[in-house]
Amino acid sequence: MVFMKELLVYTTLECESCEEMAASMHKAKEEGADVVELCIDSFTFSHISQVELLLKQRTLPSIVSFRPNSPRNSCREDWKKTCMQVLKLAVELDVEFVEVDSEVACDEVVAELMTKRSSCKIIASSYVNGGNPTKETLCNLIINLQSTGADIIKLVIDVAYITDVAPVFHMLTHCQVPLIARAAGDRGLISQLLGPKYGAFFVCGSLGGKSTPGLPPLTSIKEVYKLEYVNPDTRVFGVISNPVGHSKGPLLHNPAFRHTGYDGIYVPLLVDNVKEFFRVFSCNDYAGFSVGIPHKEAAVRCCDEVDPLAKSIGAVNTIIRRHSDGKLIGYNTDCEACVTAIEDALREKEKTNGYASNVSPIAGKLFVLVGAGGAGRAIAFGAKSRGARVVIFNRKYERAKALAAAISGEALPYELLNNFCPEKGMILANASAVGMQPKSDQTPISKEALKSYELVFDAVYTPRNTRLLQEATEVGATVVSGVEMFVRQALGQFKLFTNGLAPVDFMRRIVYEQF
Ligand SMILES: O=C1C[C@@](O)(C(=O)O)C[C@@H](O)[C@@H]1O
Repeated sequence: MVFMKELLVYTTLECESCEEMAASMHKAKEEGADVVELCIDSFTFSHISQVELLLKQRTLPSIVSFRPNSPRNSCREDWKKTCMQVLKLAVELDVEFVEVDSEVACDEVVAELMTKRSSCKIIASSYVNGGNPTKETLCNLIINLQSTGADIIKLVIDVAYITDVAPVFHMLTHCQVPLIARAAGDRGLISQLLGPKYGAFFVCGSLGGKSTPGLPPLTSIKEVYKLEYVNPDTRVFGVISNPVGHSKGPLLHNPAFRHTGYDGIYVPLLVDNVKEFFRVFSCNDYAGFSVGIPHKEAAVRCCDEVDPLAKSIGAVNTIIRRHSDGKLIGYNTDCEACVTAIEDALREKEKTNGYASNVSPIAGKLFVLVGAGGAGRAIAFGAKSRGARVVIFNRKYERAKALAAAISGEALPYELLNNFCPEKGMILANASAVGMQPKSDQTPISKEALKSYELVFDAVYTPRNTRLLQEATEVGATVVSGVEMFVRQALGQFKLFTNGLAPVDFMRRIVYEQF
């Protein structure tokens, strides 16, 4: 739906006072907002003249709203009176947008505001609670709101699953009136990030880098995603994971797309059920995916074809949708990423000791792996392929045993890890999520036990210097950070995503300078 050519980024301001509202407006401007929604219901004012002053002194184009569900609106009758007073004032002052909630947006109210207005646009809005809204539900709602004669329709929809966002995209594409649509909650984030692909002309961001569920920070809209460039042809990529907020993938792949002139966007995809995700987002535009915890194994079963290495590992961390026939092809870039990172660190050490060999420095070493999930499987296969003797510890012993059987390794009960010391100079790889933000005070193994290891690797990369790596450094082991594995697996993915070369130096610089 074409209404305004450029994309407008807005943020919602709920403040305790007029003064705070004015200050937040400045902040929003600094962070790149084009428009602010001033929720007048969020503060108490003794006289309407205070609101008048605020509106007259606004420093950004504004949406004036007064929502019925605000906690302050305990006295319903009084609330409606104040609401109408505020909306009329906003129209008289010719504020750019005046939002009328569906609870008051009957034809007469909107008609009255319309007759009074000069150039301000009337937005009729509704909040849809209850999850899983169908296309039909949304369509009927839009028709009702449209019948008021409002210029713009706004829907805020609570979603339970990421797949619930699909009807929102459908509405954005097909709605005959300008539509502002937002799927609220963690799983609704893509409604804002991918909205412009479907013609959204308004997207909402959060102020102050705060991670409001379902809203990207204003700064990331401008600096990371650059949503103003997203268009109907933009190909969608993303990381399918749960949790997903920790992933640095968007910070890396988006700049790399722009650096290489590739029309793509890479977004966090908070997915509960991978199969369902692929069933719903099945068009060719959804072109490629990173797969993170805990979906790497389940994702194999969603692929139409699986690369032989990934197949033998039994886990994929990359899925590409083949353009010619829409089939999903699975790969594993974790395996080489991890093993080469460890090999390079050991080779570097050998070099400084004046030793050089073509044989993998992992060959023959006792390789202790913690974690038998998707990443663990990739690392176990990689280590085995280089001739290491692999011993696996996992909280669920059965999984450790299954993986050990697959690679002819050994599995031991997790409780034995701290006392496991059959020899010195072992390699330790943590492929579990222990130590990952926000639980960064945790570590999978005691500091004392680390003394038996020559090299310690941690697949966790948020934080960069995990407690495990700090303690390993303290006991004198060589450490390899998950950041190194992260960048290597991402380089492999980028090549698959774009069917071209990855800008290696550029991507490395981002990871090491900005993370
Ligand atoms: O394990 C990881 C990390 C990741 O999930 C992320 O972006 O956090 C991306 C995956 O491709 C990779 O295998």
